[in-house]
Amino acid sequence: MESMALVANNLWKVYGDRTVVENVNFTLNPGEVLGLLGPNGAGKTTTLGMLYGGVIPSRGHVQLGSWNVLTQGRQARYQMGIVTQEDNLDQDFTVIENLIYFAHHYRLVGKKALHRAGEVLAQVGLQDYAKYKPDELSGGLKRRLVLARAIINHPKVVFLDEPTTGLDPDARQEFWKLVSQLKQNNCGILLTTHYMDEAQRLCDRLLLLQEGQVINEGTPQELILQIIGKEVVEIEGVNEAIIQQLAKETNSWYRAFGNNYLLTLPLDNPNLVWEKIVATQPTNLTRRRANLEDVFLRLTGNVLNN
Ligand SMILES: Nc1ncnc2c1ncn2[C@@H]1O[C@H](COP(=O)(O)OP(=O)(O)OP(=O)(O)O)[C@@H](O)[C@H]1O
Repeated sequence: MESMALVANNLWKVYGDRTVVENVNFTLNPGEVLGLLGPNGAGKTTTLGMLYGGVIPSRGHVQLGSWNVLTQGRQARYQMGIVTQEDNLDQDFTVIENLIYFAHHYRLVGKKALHRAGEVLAQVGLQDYAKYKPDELSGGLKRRLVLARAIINHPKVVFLDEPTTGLDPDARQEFWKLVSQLKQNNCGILLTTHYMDEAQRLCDRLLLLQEGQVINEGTPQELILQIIGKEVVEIEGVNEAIIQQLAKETNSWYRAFGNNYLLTLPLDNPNLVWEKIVATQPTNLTRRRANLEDVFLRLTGNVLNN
């Protein structure tokens, strides 16, 4: 597959007097999976929309290979596959008809459209469902159909906006395999997700967005080591005031956990004093490897903290 980089250059989006995306810059290379992470409302979907041409930037531009996405949108979209949060499948058509109909957008008609529809169905493992209606498919199979539709034009870049939300663990893993196959075929993939395990597993690189700005970027492992360290201690306790005090003193974070409170403390913390941990009278103590969820919680402050 011919390779093509996607370049976001100084992207801004302003609605009225609200700036929802501010000066986003990056390059997505062929065969790379780039994750956009951030809390609700951080600007992930808006950024994705500007990248594929669904949202007009207030400032900046997006380049896909030699195409400017804003001014040469039609040519650029020929090289893209888009999986939005909504399925928007045609419920009156069967699975194969949905694909054939979509192939027409790329001037694939007749036998060529049928052939390509069969290929992508096999690629996503839906060949036995060709004559089903979308509503007869499970959530996981529907998502696979949406992906099949998105890759019917052999895209160089695929946009996946929260592609596995609502899927059970098996269906998510099946979807991840398909994403890995696209990556192996040198496709660049831009992914938004709220699942940190998904981001850690699939993404080569991450951009962390908060209030429209990129607050950090790197590989999952780089971000974990840089922001948290190798390991954390989790301290579960019933007394919120004591847990909160320790969180403040150690610049760590805690959240409600059932009827208890769970404080997460990086292990290489200079303020880590075991006597203070013992003083919290923990109901449970766990030492574990740091992960991306720790990074997310620490950076976004999306917790009951301070
Ligand atoms: N058409 C619009 N008009 C006005 N404000 C908008 C519009 N679209 C998005 N916004 C606002 O922009 C901000 C970013 O929204 P966006 O959907 O990009 O966030 P997100 O990170 O994708 O959130 P989520 O994780 O909930 O999907 C939000 O505050 C949202 O309300």
